[in-house]
Amino acid sequence: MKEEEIIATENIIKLASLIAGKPVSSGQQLNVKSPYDGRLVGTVELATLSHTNAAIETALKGGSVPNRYERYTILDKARTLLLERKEEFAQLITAESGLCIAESNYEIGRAHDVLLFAAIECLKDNGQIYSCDISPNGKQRKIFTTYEPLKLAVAITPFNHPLNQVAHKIAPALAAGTPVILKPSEKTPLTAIRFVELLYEAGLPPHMLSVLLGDTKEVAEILVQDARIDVVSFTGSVAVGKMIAKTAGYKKIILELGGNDPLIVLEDADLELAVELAAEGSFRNSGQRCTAVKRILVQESIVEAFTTRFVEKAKEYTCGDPADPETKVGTVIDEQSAIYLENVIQKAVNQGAKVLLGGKRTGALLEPTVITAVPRDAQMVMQESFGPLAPILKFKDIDDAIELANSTAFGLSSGIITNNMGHAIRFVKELKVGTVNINEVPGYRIENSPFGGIKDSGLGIKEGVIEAIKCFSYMKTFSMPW
Ligand SMILES: NC(=O)c1ccc[n+]([C@@H]2O[C@H](COP(=O)([O-])OP(=O)(O)OC[C@H]3O[C@@H](n4cnc5c(N)ncnc54)[C@H](O)[C@@H]3O)[C@@H](O)[C@H]2O)c1
Ligand SMILES: O=C[C@H](O)CS(=O)(=O)O
Repeated sequence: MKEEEIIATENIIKLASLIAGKPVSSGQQLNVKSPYDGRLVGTVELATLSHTNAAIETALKGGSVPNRYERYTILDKARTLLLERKEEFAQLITAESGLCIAESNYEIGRAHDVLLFAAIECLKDNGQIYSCDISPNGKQRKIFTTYEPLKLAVAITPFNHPLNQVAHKIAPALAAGTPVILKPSEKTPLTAIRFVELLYEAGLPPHMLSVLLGDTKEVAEILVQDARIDVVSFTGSVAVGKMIAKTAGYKKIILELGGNDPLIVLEDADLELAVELAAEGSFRNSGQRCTAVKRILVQESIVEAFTTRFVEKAKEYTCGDPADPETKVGTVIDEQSAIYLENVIQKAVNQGAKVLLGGKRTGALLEPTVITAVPRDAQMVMQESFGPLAPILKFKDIDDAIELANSTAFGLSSGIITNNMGHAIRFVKELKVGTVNINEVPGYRIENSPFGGIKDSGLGIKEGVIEAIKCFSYMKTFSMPW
């Protein structure tokens, strides 16, 4: 073997699915390659059907659940370990996902906050007290509520935030005291496994957490359908989410699905703010966020001025080597996805749309693309485009804007750029979405705030650390004479 091949081999990260901390050995491996240059980043030993069943049985046989203070110390220790290893994790995220290193570093900060807020929640008891003598026939009693752990949860995560999506499932489950089996994306498994290992190192009893990768029919589908699982928490595409809704059977399911979020710019908007937020929302994370700006709706009286400024701002989002600190937009997750997006752009052009900037693809690298005169029925308007596309559509007035914004099957988030409080209130009240951000991007949130959508974006059940802990618990009530 040549010298450079030996060095290259030495740099390959070799990991495995883990059942309660123990690596599986199946002889089946997943190769993880960089979407940017195709080099082998790592390998993962895959789990098979027998491992899936073993992981469920191990978790259920398990052992004692750490108490609240113990859960706090584990999550807080994990937080400090993550900060110590920020560089390693950021480089791993970039290597396996193609996200630019600046975004990967930003994601570490978000995952840190998830661990911090989850640790804090361990010390709180969100129980409530209900006095019963509040009606003429009320008794002298009180009713108390408390949240209790479930037996076993399954968490299934997408590729687009290799660390933070996993943190947003695992940390709330552990804060709730519920053992969890993680099935991360096969496109970004290395970061997920490294994060699980970090939690063991932070003192998590191994029986509380396993991480499995493998053939969908031998791992993911088994985990979804097994009757011993209390809750399946899924984040991913609408298609898979709806399949899970059909097959999960009698259990709690949490579905955080696709987004087609509008940024709506009214004629009274601060134009520079609108341009800044439209570019940030469209292109950060290579446009691969469920809450990315997927449609830019601009009032017709300012659409020309907006478009001119927006094209100039979009030029600042340099696309290239994701490992370069200067790069603002890395690759999308793979070349197949970039080709799909290229075809979506071409379909819009065939319908009369005009590409004002970008549109050029090299492998999995797709330039940030500004498209105008996009028909309202174009695929890139009605469906989710998971990449750095920025279609601009115009609207006449607020009624038209609300109708256009509500016209797709999605209802995740939205951003409204206006200085008129009356207009802002109308959008908050009339948009059929989970979130309306005024003078901010649709993706603006803090990690412990309620998050989630309706329609094809979700079932209206919120995540975000505080709400997600409730998803991984069940509420018990008890009462006594008072
Ligand atoms: N609403 C949100 O919070 C949110 C967040 C991130 C991503 N997303 C959505 O996720 C999609 C992109 O992520 P993706 O491509 O990884 O999604 P995906 O649905 O293809 O995969 C998500 C996860 O589901 C697993 N999976 C695939 N088939 C399955 C099956 N039959 N049963 C159980 N699990 C199965 C995958 O292995 C992966 O781990 C986009 O639609 C995006 O909008 C939504
Ligand atoms: O892709 C969606 C993410 O999971 C939620 S966020 O937009 O990054 O907060």
